[in-house]
Amino acid sequence: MQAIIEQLKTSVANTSATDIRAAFAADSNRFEHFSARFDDLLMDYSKSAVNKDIMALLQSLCEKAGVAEKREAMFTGEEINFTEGRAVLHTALRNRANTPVLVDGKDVMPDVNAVLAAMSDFAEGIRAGKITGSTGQQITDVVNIGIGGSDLGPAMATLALAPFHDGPRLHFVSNVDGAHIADTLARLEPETTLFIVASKTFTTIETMTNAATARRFIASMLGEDAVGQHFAAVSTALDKVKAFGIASDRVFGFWDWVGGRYSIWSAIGLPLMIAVGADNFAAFLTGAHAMDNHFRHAPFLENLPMLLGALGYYNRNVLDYATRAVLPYDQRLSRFPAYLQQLDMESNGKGVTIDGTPVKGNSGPVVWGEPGTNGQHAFYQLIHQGTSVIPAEFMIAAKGFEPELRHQHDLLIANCLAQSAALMKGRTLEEAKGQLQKAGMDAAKIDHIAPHRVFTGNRPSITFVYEQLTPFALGRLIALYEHRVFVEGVLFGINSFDQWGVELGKELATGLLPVVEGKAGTDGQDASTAGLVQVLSSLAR
Ligand SMILES: O=P(O)(O)OC[C@H]1O[C@H](O)[C@H](O)[C@@H](O)[C@@H]1O
Repeated sequence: MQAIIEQLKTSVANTSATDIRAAFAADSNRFEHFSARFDDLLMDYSKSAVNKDIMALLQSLCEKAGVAEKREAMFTGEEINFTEGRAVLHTALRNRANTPVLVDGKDVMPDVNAVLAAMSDFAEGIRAGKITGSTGQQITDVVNIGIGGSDLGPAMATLALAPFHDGPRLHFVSNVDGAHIADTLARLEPETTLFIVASKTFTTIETMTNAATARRFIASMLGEDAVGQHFAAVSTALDKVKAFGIASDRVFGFWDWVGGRYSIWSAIGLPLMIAVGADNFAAFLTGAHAMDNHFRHAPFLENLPMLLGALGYYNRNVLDYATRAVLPYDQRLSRFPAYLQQLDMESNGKGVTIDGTPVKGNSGPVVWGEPGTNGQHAFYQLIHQGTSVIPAEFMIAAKGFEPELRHQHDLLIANCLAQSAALMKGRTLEEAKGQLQKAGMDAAKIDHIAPHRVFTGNRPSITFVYEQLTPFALGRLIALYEHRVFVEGVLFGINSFDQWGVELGKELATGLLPVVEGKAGTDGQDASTAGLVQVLSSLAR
């Protein structure tokens, strides 16, 4: 692999690959040569710093790294998350073909289908008003209490699918900051509210604390006996759910082979299903399944997750770009960057390879972003003219759900396309001077001002286009990014499916609580932590 990486670096150094503008000038068919399509989903990577040789090297790199073999190992239930001794089978949750998927010799599909059926019954019961609160009133508001993978997926997807949302209102409480649940409860009537406690482990302190607060809310307003009818739970730890006191017919399980950040397809998707209905949820799964098949079978140059992963790796480890911006021109995808931050950074933010040695070069980049056009009026300045190159990933639907506002959608499209064109083309000093001359500025002032109006250009981007953000399209898009993270993880040589990096802070927080509460002294704490505790406690008095 190292030899191919060196070849890639030499290729970048000795060719004009990073002169994307020149590449467009030299090849009028560059769009055809460097774009790929899966049904209505188009990926245009012609504005990336690649040429045919580099794409061929990236293909060789994926072959050498064994991406295809490792992909099959994932799909067929091998224990690829070896540090936790687990298979990685979120793809089984959306296996609409229902072909057997074996874990330790047992087909998981009957269990997957049984939970889906139970979720559908419950979700449709709530939606139809057949399953009510303790006073017999219809549930109008559902509060999902969860954090990380037990929050970001359903929260992001519910917002994304707003045009399909015809069930009860949804609320998401995640933060242990009491402000989050207090502000949410202030708007709710206990009689018509259902809480879903969502936690893979059912031990996460934020979720357990918020769940206890919600329980007190119901018990104090409606009485202890009412609690059962206002709670449901989603977890892999069914014994712990039982101890919390939620009746078994309101508990929806999943399995340890589903990573938290890959769990939107499992019972963690229950709030989404309540919002949009079982049929739309099924379409969401079907979209992801379509992408799974595409990823599994399409050849490299037609394979969107392969291309996206290979380009992500190339940007990070060959061109050394430290971050990437995800810029959906789709207001309903406004939480997609946050969702991808967990998916990508918790998966590929690792420093050690599978064999325990330090990662050579870099692992995953910082992922960040906001929807367009908002970002244009905030941070795009730095993407256009800052000293760091930030590869951007744009996404835009051909049509919105507001035909009467077609003009606004056209403006959205024009802005999206203009941004990637501006990043690629830039503006030379000569062009800047020419513009100022035309505007009638005198020569001395032009020399002074023009450099500030120069854009280097050659800033890479990828643009995704899809017909419309339907449940199917959303499922497909999320699965695309999941598999991209997988491809990059294989190229980095890491285990993308554990998350030991979140442990240390949790351990220290547990140890610090008695110190913060004044039940233990600050002895043994570092000077900064001890000083901060003292200031906070004196300010709180
Ligand atoms: O679903 P839970 O077990 O409550 O976990 C919630 C989240 O917390 C952890 O700290 C992990 O880093 C995340 O991957 C997980 O999604």
